[in-house]
Formats: sequence, structure tokens, C-alpha cells
Amino acid sequence: MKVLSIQLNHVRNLKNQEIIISSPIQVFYGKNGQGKTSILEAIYFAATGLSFRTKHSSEMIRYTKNTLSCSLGYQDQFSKKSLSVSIENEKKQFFFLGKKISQMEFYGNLNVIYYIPEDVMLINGSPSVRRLFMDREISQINVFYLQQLKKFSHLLKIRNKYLKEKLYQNEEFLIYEKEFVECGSYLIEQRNHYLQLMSSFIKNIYQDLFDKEKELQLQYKTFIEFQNDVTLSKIQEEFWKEIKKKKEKEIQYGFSMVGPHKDEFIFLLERQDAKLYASQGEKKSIIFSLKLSEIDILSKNKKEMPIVLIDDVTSYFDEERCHSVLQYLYEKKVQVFITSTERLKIEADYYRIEKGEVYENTSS
Ligand SMILES: Nc1ncnc2c1ncn2[C@@H]1O[C@H](COP(=O)(O)OP(=O)(O)OP(=O)(O)O)[C@@H](O)[C@H]1O
Repeated sequence: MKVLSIQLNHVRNLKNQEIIISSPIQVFYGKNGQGKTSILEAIYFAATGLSFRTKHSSEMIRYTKNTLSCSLGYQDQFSKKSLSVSIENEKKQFFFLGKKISQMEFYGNLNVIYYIPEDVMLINGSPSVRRLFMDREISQINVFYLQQLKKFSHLLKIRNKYLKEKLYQNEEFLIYEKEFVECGSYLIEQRNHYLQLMSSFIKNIYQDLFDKEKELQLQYKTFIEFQNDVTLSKIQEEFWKEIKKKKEKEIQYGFSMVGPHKDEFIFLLERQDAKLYASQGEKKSIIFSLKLSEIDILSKNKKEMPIVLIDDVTSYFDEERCHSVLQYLYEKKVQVFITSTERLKIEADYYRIEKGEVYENTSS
């Protein structure tokens, strides 16, 4: 997929403008605080309806305004298309080819992978950060997963409420609990499947791009030990067993202690937990390998290449590594959007950003 244009309306400090895109690699450069990250955020928002900086995307609305919209013109293997998201009265609206559609229909039309300095939290942060990341990635290739995720989060709230109010012998509770186990088991099955796929890619990417000597693995931890593939019914069976074991404690504490909301994903470098033992540089390379693995997964599943956003590229890579990473993306025919505080020594289309204004494109 290739983005052809970006239309901005009241996004953070960015001037309302249309930016025409025509190259595989674009570099947005400028001093600090000029609006570089906001451009990438706007692209991500127009493609997904989400921000990679905040859970509350209404924070993206310019201080003095109360509405916002971002649109993308893009081309997939078939034709030119457009996506647009707006926020009005705190409500998001989604458009495809100018027609209003639901968020479910919207998500996954244009796949985007981003890499921002805060991503190191994927290793250093809490398990919920990693779960959120995995959930977003799986949802990009599987809309049914996204639906089940929403359903599970709803069921979890209900189940916790019943537990807290000691209504666990109620007939309704048993119906909700059955759904809770079925829905949760599906999420676990899909996470395991996705993790297996991802593990095989990240190991090779890490060795090819960053360190031939070291082995990177990604481990999925849930209440069941996975040897290869486990059937959905086996997961359900184990889920029930675990619930039975923990029921007394659940009643005592008033919340659900078993399920995919407790899952953990662990990065192992040379079989050691990267969170504890990897260097800062290694952590950046691990995250980058993880992000690059999404390209292979998405292209395998969707038969389309995602677009890649890299914020503040020189803070992760020296010039040589920057070249090899971009060469890798170029060979995969992935369109890339990069921000940097200065022009880079790579062939790209350059856009200077000053006080929220994007100045005409100059090729190197
Ligand atoms: N909702 C908003 N409305 C208006 N301006 C905003 C809003 N949110 C943030 N800003 C401002 O927008 C400016 C641009 O921020 P942005 O993070 O895009 O800059 P940047 O060029 O990526 O900077 P850096 O290189 O320091 O990361 C900042 O000065 C910020 O204070």
C-alpha cells in the first residue's frame, strides 16, 4: 500500500493543509517541538482511528478548537482509496471513500506499523502494555479478534461485579461465566497462534540486522503450557480447571484471577529476560525486530505491505544502521515515513516542518 496524500484539519499544532506524497521514503525534519511526531500521529490516526501517544485521541484536537479530522488518500493493489476519521463532540466518525462506516469496518483497511522512542516500554513496561500491543496487532489481521476482545472486556467487568457483590451463585452469573471462558479461550488460542508466527520472524530479523551471534525469542505465558498448537477445547478445559482452583480466592478478592487479561509476553535474548538483562541498545533493536516482523505477518495475511512510521530515527540508530534498516524496508517495497531533527544522508523526499507548517518537498 502507498499513501498518496495526507489531509490535516485542526491536528495539534499542525496547520490545516494537504501534503502530497510520491516517494517510498519521506523524511519530515525540523527542530524540536515543530510538529514532526504530530504528522506521524495524524497518519496513524487516519488509518486506525487511534493515537500512538495517548488513549484519549481528543487530546489531538488543536487547543483552540473542538473538532478534528485527518484523511489519507492511498493506493492498494487494486485501486485508489481514501480513509478519514473525524472527532466532533467527543465522538469519532469513520469514513471510507467518503462513506460513513463503523469502526469495525474501518479498522484494518490500511495497515500501519509505527516505531516511536516510547516503544521501549514494550520491554520495560508492565504486562498490560505488551498485551495492548499484541491485541492491536492481531486485530489488524483479524477483525473477529477485535470483536471478541471487546466482548471479553465487557464480560470481565460483569463477572467482577458479580464476584464483588457475592452473586456468584446466581443463574445469570453461570451463563456469563460460560461466555467468559469461551471468549477468553478464543483470545488465548489466537494469541498463541500469532506469537508462534511472530517468534519465527523476529529471531531471523534480529540476527540479520542487529546481531548474528544472539538469539531472540518471544515467549507467551498464560495459565496453560503450550507445546505447539493446542485445540480450543483443550484451552477451555484448562480454563475451567484453573477457575475452579482459584474460585475461592476470586470470591474473597472480588475479581477474576484467570484469563487472557492476566497473560504475559516475555522477550528472551540468549534465553535471558531482556527486561532485566538486555542493554539499552539491545532493547531498541529487539523492539525494532518486533515491529519489522509485523511487516511479514501483515503481508502474509493481507497480501498487502503495511506502511511504516519511524519517529526520531537518529535516536535509535547510527548512520550505518539507519542505512541498513532503510535498505531492508526498501527491498520489501514498504513505504516509510521518518522524522528526524536534521536531514539524513539517504535518498528520500524531504519535508521541512516549522511551527506546524510543512514546507514543500525537496528530494536529496
Ligand atoms: N492539542 C494540541 N494543540 C496545539 N498544539 C499542541 C497540541 N498538543 C501538542 N501541541 C504542541 O505541538 C507541538 C509539536 O509537537 P510534536 O511532538 O509534534 O513536535 P516534534 O517536532 O515531534 O518535537 P520533538 O522533536 O521535540 O519530538 C509542541 O509544541 C506541542 O506543545
